[in-house]
Amino acid sequence: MSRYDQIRPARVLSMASRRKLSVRVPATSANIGPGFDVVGLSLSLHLSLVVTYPWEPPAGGYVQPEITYSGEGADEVSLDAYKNLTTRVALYVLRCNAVRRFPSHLTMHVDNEIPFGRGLGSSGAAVIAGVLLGNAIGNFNLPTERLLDFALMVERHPDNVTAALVGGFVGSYLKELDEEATEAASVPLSEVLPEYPPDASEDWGLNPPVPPLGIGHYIRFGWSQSIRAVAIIPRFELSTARAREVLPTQYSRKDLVFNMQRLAVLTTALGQTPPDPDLIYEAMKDRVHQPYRKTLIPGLPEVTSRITPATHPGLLGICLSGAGPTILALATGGFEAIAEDARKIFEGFDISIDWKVLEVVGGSSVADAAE
Ligand SMILES: Nc1ncnc2c1ncn2[C@@H]1O[C@H](COP(=O)(O)OP(=O)(O)OP(=O)(O)O)[C@@H](O)[C@H]1O
Ligand SMILES: N[C@@H](CCO)C(=O)O
Repeated sequence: MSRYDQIRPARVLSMASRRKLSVRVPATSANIGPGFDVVGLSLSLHLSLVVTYPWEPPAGGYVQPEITYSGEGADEVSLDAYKNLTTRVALYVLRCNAVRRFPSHLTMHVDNEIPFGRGLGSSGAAVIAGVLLGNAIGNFNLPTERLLDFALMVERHPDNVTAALVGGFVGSYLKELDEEATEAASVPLSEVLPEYPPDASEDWGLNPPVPPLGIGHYIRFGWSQSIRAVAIIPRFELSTARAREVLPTQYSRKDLVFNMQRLAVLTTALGQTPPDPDLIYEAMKDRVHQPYRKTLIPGLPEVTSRITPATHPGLLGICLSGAGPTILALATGGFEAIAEDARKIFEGFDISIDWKVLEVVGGSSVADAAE
């Protein structure tokens, strides 16, 4: 798990010129069918940062952070530390704790395996990476619960960020806040994360809204080691914001009970060995978000209804991953047949896909060293 090492032996300090922080955050799949905005699963694709800066700032004035980036999103991500999501979140954590700016001469290399806008938690991972980075740079030693508060001020649903932070199959809820705390947690994102100009003066924007205490609460469920996640990833992006716009604001009691019945069963069923396909396939059905998102993801109802445990031995259940467009099939075998048959169905809608077999992994980690 995360390591926030504040104690550096004097011998190491005197020999080392730079501090080196390595941050690693997993991809996540949220909802798993009926658990809209409630459950998340951490998966074996990672966002990795390597950040270095001198222990003592060299003479000659402040030098702005320099970012390099490889992997998924390299053609669209901003390399400006005041616009990049990860560094803006890190700066938010620093400024809330009275640290005005990044250390001088900071370099950050990002390597990202999580595709953008596909329902695999890329933004949640970027936010968690930023929170962990701010916490480590500032030596704040914030507990997990407080790290989550900061993440929830930026990504306002807890499922992805909680699973990315603590790892595994996780359920979470947001606490009902009192009036003052509700107000503090409702500030527009543009105020939480202003785009600080590169020449930001030391006093500008020093007082961003500090998160109320204890916004998010979570629990980790059991997970059967035999289960893998087949991610069937269409080659188009769908922003979470767009996929939330199509959802209704009110639901029938019948549909809510349908989801709650299934979610209650699912959270235990996925921890049982051997897992029961008949129980899980039905328990991964949803009436709260998937029916409305099918307009944005052609082929979604066909893939989730035609690929079943009866047609594909090894399949346990199949659902939209997060806000989509990725489809998540949980299975103990038959991975290739599941993915290739999903490919054929999507091809009928002129959609190309890539697929990967992923494992459920642990949460984020931070290593702190000298170089
Ligand atoms: N590593 C990253 N660095 C900077 N910005 C990122 C990074 N990863 C994601 N983002 C930002 O987040 C956006 C995608 O967020 P969005 O919430 O729409 O999708 P997602 O997080 O991939 O999917 P979901 O929330 O459904 O799992 C990207 O377009 C980009 O602006
Ligand atoms: N629960 C969120 C997850 C987004 O990643 C949604 O489905 O909109």
